[in-house]
Amino acid sequence: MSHLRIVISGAGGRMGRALIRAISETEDLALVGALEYSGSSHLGEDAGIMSGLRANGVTVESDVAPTLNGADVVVDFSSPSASVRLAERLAEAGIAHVIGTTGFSNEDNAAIAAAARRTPIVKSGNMSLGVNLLAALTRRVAATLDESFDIEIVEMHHNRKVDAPSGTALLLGEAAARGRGRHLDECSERGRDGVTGARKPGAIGFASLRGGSVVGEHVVIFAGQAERIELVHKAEDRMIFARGALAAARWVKGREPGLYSMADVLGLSDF
Ligand SMILES: NC(=O)C1=CN([C@@H]2O[C@H](COP(=O)(O)OP(=O)(O)OC[C@H]3O[C@@H](n4cnc5c(N)ncnc54)[C@H](OP(=O)(O)O)[C@@H]3O)[C@@H](O)[C@H]2O)C=CC1
Ligand SMILES: O=C(O)C1=N[C@H](C(=O)O)C[C@H](O)C1
Repeated sequence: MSHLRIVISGAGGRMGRALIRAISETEDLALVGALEYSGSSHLGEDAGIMSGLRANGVTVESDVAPTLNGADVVVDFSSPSASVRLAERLAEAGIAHVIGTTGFSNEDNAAIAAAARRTPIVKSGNMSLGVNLLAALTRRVAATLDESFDIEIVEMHHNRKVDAPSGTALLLGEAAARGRGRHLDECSERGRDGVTGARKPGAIGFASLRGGSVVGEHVVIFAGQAERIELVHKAEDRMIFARGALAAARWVKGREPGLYSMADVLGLSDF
């Protein structure tokens, strides 16, 4: 059987190591490269040993060009600046890119969209089936209820997370805004503090909690007069993201250039 050849970027991180373990559980995927940044303490390590497995002969490197040689898909959970640079490199090389990194600016998103004109990219703030189903449900509930229901999105993550609101919270906020026929940029309310004044009708609010080892929890609240609907997802293991990202890698290989989402991969776009 010929294997789909995968390079992991951000290989030494929590997600990078989960991905290397997830690849080792498959029969159709082969890890052919492991990228880290040039100052990483993981450079030169065996990627298998780094991930708690047996040695697999793949050394963690920072040199992008030779690592990409022979790759079909790069699965990337690193940092926004690293992912944008890599998207440009992969667009030049015509190699498919799965981006799980979060925390992008509008300029970063525009650069990734430009790269996707030359190579297929799947990008999602959350690669799990559960969250993408939750997003589809959120869109439908938001489309059903009028603006007398206030939408608030609460997320909690571990104390090492560096961006807020989480990529997932923004994905859910975008789904809610779309359900109401709006753009999130027009109606999001973030970082409330002090005398904020009353809540704006139609706003979509965000609150971020950080602590301990929480893998990722999200609640979409529709708060009406005398009743409240809550849609909840709790991630218990990073392997749900890793397996989702590998499903995206299988799906994206051989696609036309374009910017795709996990809803496309999972067939949830019309749900
Ligand atoms: N879409 C999804 O389903 C999910 C997305 N994420 C997102 O993925 C990203 C990574 O998360 P997580 O693994 O927890 O974070 P970590 O900080 O554990 O991992 C990120 C890794 O990327 C490395 N890195 C930094 N710069 C580069 C570079 N230029 N090239 C290659 N590697 C680089 C970091 O090195 P160093 O630590 O030495 O700086 C680190 O090892 C975050 O943005 C997170 O929000 C996380 C889980 C699920
Ligand atoms: O940084 C994390 O850990 C996670 N990041 C993603 C996000 O920002 O939503 C996905 C998941 O919740 C874990």
